[in-house]
Amino acid sequence: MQEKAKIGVLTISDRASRGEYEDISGKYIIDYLNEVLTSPFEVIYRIVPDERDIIEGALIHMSDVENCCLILTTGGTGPAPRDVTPEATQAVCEKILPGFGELMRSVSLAQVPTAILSRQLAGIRGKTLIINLPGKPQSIKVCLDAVFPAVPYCIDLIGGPYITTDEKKIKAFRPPK
Ligand SMILES: Nc1ncnc2c1ncn2[C@@H]1O[C@H](COP(=O)(O)OP(=O)(O)OP(=O)(O)O)[C@@H](O)[C@H]1O
Ligand SMILES: Nc1nc2c(c(=O)[nH]1)N[C@H]1C(S)=C(S)[C@@H](COP(=O)(O)O)O[C@H]1N2
Repeated sequence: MQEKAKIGVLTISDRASRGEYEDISGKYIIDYLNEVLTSPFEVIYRIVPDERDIIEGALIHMSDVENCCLILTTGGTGPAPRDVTPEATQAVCEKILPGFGELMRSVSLAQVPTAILSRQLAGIRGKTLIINLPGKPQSIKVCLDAVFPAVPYCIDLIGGPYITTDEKKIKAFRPPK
């Protein structure tokens, strides 16, 4: 039987964590995964405030304890004083993959000039690929559509489960052997 992938969805938002508004972004990411992935997976979902130590703790737990092969964060990537998601991500990762942030900012910039305000990044902790997405619900699809073709192969390279996608939605690219 195919190994079930564990995927972390981490919403980072002061107000959504206090219940002041509904976490649309985290729900959207889960819907996106259900639409696009054809291999079995399980979502580990958590919502935390914009506090660096809490974010780091959640990322470490999802990676080291839950063994997630992929963690998608949303929120806290901007320039405001409480936006610390990239710092927390950088602190827990052994390697940064700058291409992810570059591509996500570039596709977002075609939609909104303030896309350059997002400091979103991606990196590797152990056998986990961590990708930061902006907090705005409408930013998630454009960012995920851009980078997702490279995600399954990246997970192969770090020793994770073999992930497949619905090719009509996302055409995952694996270089020929
Ligand atoms: N999880 C979410 N669900 C719905 N909307 C969100 C979510 N996170 C962010 N947003 C929206 O995107 C905007 C920018 O996101 P950002 O992460 O900078 O949040 P923020 O303004 O710091 O607010 P907070 O951390 O208090 O939620 C927010 O002001 C909010 O309108
Ligand atoms: N695709 C897309 N990217 C986007 C945006 C957007 O509306 N769409 N908003 C930008 C804005 S206004 C900010 S401040 C940054 C950071 O957002 P965050 O703090 O919610 O993560 O993401 C940017 N990236």
